[in-house]
Amino acid sequence: MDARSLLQLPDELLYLWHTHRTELLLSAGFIIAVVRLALQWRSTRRKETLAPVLLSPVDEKPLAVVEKQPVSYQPRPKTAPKRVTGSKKPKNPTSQPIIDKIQPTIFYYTIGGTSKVYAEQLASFFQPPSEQVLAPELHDLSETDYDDFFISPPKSAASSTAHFYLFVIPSYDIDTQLNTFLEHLRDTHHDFRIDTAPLSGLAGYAVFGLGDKCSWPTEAEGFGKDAVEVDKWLAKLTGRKRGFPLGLGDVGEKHNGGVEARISEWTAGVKAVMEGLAKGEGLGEGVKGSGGAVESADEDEDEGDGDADLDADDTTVLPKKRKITRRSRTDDLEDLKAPIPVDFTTTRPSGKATPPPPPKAMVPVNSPTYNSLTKQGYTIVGSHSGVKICRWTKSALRGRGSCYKYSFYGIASHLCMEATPSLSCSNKCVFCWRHGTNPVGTTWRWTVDPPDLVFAGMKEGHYKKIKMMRGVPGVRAERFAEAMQIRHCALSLVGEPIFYPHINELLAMLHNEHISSFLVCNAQHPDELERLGPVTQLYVSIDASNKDSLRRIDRPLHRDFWERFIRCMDILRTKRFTHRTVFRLTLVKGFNIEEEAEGYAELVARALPGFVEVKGVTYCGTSTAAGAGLSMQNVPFYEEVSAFVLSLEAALKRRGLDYGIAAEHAHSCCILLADRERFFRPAASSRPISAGPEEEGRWHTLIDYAAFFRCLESGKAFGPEDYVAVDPTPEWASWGRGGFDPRDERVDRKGRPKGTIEAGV
Ligand SMILES: Cc1cc2nc3c(=O)[nH]c(=O)nc-3n(C[C@H](O)[C@H](O)[C@H](O)COP(=O)(O)O)c2cc1C
Ligand code: SF4
Repeated sequence: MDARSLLQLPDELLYLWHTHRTELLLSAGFIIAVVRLALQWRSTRRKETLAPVLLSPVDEKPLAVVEKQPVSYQPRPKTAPKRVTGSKKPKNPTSQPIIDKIQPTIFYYTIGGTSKVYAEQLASFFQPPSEQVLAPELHDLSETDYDDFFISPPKSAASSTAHFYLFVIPSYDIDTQLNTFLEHLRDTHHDFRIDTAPLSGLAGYAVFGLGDKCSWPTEAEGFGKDAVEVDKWLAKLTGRKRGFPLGLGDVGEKHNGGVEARISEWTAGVKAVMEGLAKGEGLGEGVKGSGGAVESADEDEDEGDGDADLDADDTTVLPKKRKITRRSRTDDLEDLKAPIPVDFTTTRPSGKATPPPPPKAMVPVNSPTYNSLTKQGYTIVGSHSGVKICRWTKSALRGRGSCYKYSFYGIASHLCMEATPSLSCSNKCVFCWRHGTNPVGTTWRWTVDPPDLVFAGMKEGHYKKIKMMRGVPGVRAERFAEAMQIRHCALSLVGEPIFYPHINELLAMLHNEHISSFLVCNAQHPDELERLGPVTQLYVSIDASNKDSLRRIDRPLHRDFWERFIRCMDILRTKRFTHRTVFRLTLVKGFNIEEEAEGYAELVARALPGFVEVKGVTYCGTSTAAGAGLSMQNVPFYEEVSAFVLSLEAALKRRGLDYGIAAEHAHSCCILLADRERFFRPAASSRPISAGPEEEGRWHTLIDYAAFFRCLESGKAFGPEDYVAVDPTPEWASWGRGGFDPRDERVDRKGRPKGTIEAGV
């Protein structure tokens, strides 16, 4: 470059600057920004790897990671925000709460009462209580809310006290509430919202089973089968906290002290385990069968879930987290490479579909149920129906009075057939006549007999029994002749008639032969109730006014029994326009009378039945009743029933409901309340129907049966008001008159003539 060029350089640079200064400035800015960003990014990376992250107290995961790394950074300056530290507790069985007291909690189930006796004997073994083993609690499973005990252990007064569950479990080859209980245990175990071993907080459990080797000689043939099941499910739910091996006692054993000796040996073993637990000894140490690996594997194989894990000391089992899918399911998923629809409505495992077992007879010939029922005077019709002549039919044949249905509705007892198309029921009421041996179930899963066979069998059975009355002293010839033509059928004997899948066809057959029908159902089958066709009078048993009381008295099998009950109330409300609806209240002193009038009034307000029949319970004196704690003390006096009816009437009035006492039958301890608007007629027909008091009109509770059949055969819609009898309720049946037809002869229990009946109030 020459001197001239050198002299021109500043001018050129100046020119360039003036021409491209914008681009130059922008480029410089961009470069500076890039450099600064790069520097900033590098410094952040450095902080992330070196500096501790501020943690929230619940954010444990990153913290655990940080703690596992060697600390290679400078401590934070004191001025920095406070760092909250924490760590996951190491898995250490010794850190489990220390137990120094055991609360024995005994559960039993019974139909015949034996198991209750042994459960009480078991309880007495823990008396007097010691410092370590507290006084036992005793629970009847049929009255226990499973959610209180079998979703999680109940709360103890002190944290060092733990419950130890003991079970006395009989076995039955029929459906009982034990099936519902087992279902609950299974569902709890499989409920994806709950831990698989939600009862692992228990100190332990042990099961003693009762069975009868005479009819079920081996375990393979069903000996003690229900106890085996309870033991198995408790093992799963507690994470294998079996405190003592399953004990099984044969009620028929006569040698070596019999079942009493077996239960005593077992109890002594269980008590020793409890005392050991309170002293800090492990569960099951040295006790054969108390949670060993072989047994555990067997139990898992049953279910195929294998979701528990033996802890280091082999005594405490901690459940693993529930797996979302089982192994086989996952394999299937991979094979299919397609989403599997997940049914969130069921908690059951979706394992291999096992075909449902073929339906069996509900009451097989010569089964214990069959023998027990025939011994009680039932004629078994086909495989699930029954018929029996009631004592009032016999009484009416001898001119000694009919039942309350005659006084209230005009049904002569000698023309009445009492029957049921389903000996099975979904309740196990404490006052049931069935001596506890009838099958129970929530759904119909037996063979179904056709309705014509059921109807023909019922009639045949009934007439046979009537004919057997021919030679009984005192049977009146004209009544005997009349009795050979059934005029009425009470489908109320035992069991649940609307359970029978062809109930509407059966009712139609009765009506075709001009046999009127009264049907009593237990408010547990709303769908069937909704579908029910015409029936002369439709009863719903109202055995309690609230959920707890209903559970205690009806011991229902359905877990949603109260919801079903309430739904039936609402269905009944709509049915009142098409059916003559009746509430049947059976009063049991100490169970469902005291302070329940208001509750019953609420139910009446909800369903608005035409009638409310209130009846004192009849004590059937069975061991079932005794097992449920029922005795003669629970049978209310007529005065007590009357007092209850008066308070119910007042409670209804307070709700603006105009029901009045329409009739009574003191002999059956039964009183009838009726809806005044529909069944009270004023003396002068010009007066409005709701006029009262009684002197100004008469109750009309009798039924015009001919009108009922006319309505039915007309094919037109009709309601209960269309077949109310023109004749009023008889004078002798009205409130305060006792309800006994003066034309009949009144006798005492030994058949001796009695004077005039004393009025009920
Ligand atoms: C209807 C019925 C079915 C029975 N089924 C069985 C059974 O399958 N296996 C068994 O070992 N025992 C069976 N038994 C016997 C009972 O388990 C045994 O009598 C028990 O003591 C009944 O107890 P509970 O009186 O408390 O109801 C049955 C008894 C009855 C009445
Ligand atoms: S509803 Fe009737 S048949 Fe069923 S258990 Fe109760 S009393 Fe017995």
